[in-house]
Amino acid sequence: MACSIRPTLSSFRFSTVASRSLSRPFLRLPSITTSKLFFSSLDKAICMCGLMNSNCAGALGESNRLRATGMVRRDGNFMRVMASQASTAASPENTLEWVKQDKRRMLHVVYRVGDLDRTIKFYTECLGMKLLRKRDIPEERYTNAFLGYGPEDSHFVIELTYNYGVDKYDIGAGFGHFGIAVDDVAKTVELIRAKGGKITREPGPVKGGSTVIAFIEDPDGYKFELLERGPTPEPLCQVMLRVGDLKRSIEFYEKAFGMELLRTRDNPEYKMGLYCKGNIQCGM
Ligand SMILES: C[C@@H](O)C(=O)SC[C@H](NC(=O)CC[C@H](N)C(=O)O)C(=O)NCC(=O)O
Ligand SMILES: [Zn+2]
Repeated sequence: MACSIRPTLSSFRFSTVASRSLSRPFLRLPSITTSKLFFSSLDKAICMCGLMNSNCAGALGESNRLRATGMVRRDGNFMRVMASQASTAASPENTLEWVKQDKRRMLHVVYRVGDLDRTIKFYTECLGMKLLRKRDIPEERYTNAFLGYGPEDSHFVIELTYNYGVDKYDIGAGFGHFGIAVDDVAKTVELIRAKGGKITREPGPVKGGSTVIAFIEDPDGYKFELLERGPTPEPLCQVMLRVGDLKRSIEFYEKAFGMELLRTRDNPEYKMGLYCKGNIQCGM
């Protein structure tokens, strides 16, 4: 059924704010978190992006967590961000400098759903998110629900929008997926399957890489990638969008959002190049 509101990519909005002084000290290490913008280009127009955001946490505990991901290794007094296969990573030195200088962070991503309670149930029971708050604006005929893995003043969160009377949307080909870091992809997939969730790609190493991933769909058809990683304070770690011109997008995110290209991951055999950008380097 054609939807009355067609959410284009613009329906995925990111709000950013210069972060106020955070209650927690800046990490001495690359900030762990958070969500990332990855750009990937496939032939004509497919891109994946996840935006880093600054999210500082206590240092030592996080450094152990970072090391648990295998992406960061102790090197003398430094932790070295390891480049994953077929990818390059920014050096830890310029990451630390960047963390000190840049205080912006991404707040939330907004998208429309056809049944708020159905989505809240799925995100809380299957993905382990918490419902942080709801806001109903009857005069504008819409309701928001905010969900995530921690409070909004320190975590990147999802802002769901329900427009009264609209029960379905075309998601469009521009949106790729959200990435959720979990410690056991297979176990999470079985939980979701048992609750009637849709698994669109069974657990296994990502094509062209080694990270164990799986793909699932939420009740509206939005895709979530489950990535097997060590413990992290910010499991909501990626938003994948597809763009038509990788270089143009990278330049825009650098100039408009002050982001830096953090790493690249090319899979020529799959005709895709993937770039990770953000305003704070992540130790992922
Ligand atoms: C880095 C990790 O978070 C990824 O998301 S890579 C996953 C990989 N992505 C692509 O292939 C992007 C191009 C694709 N044509 C698209 O438009 O989505 C992926 O989806 N691999 C599939 C697999 O089974 O490994
Ligand atoms: Zn991904």
